[in-house]
Amino acid sequence: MAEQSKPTTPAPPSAEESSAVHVAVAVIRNARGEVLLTQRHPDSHQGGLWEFPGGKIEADEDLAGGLARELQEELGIKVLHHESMLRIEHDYGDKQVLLDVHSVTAFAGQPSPCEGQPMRWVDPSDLGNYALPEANGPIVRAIVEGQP
Ligand SMILES: Nc1nc2c([nH]c(=O)n2[C@@H]2O[C@H](COP(=O)(O)OP(=O)(O)OP(=O)(O)O)[C@@H](O)[C@H]2O)c(=O)[nH]1
Ligand SMILES: [Mg+2]
Repeated sequence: MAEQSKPTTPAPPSAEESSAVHVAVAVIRNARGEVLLTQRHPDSHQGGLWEFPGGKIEADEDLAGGLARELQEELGIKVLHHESMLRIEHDYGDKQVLLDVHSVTAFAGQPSPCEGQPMRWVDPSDLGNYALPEANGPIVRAIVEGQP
């Protein structure tokens, strides 16, 4: 059977090419296997929700640089080793984000809430009791399924 010719549509721009905000997101675990959550400031985007620490990667930074700076600023720790877990593109309507999620497998210092943000170590089985941004579903699933 002859193949029907299909109209060609240009590929959508990748998140890097689009206006998505590139965000470094950290999954940090302690020796008990709990993960670190902080609460977003009420006045911020997705305010009041619990999140994984991190933030926007600046124009002059790469992922590793942005991740290290954000975790130093927010938690006072020095990242020693990190591994990519997953990337999530999400459109909130008012804002498009590309979450570059990394597992921080080694760090120096004790995480503390340097910006006065509420902070909790949470057992993976309790993550469902915290209100997280909509984009975070796949991160929670990866943690609960035990992805490193
Ligand atoms: N850090 C973090 N951001 C997240 C998560 N999930 C999620 O949708 N985001 C979104 O990603 C963006 C991160 O920006 P941010 O406000 O944390 O950036 P930042 O730390 O550089 O803040 P600042 O610009 O106020 O200094 C926000 O739009 C936020 O809603 C998450 O788990 N952690
Ligand atoms: Mg932040």
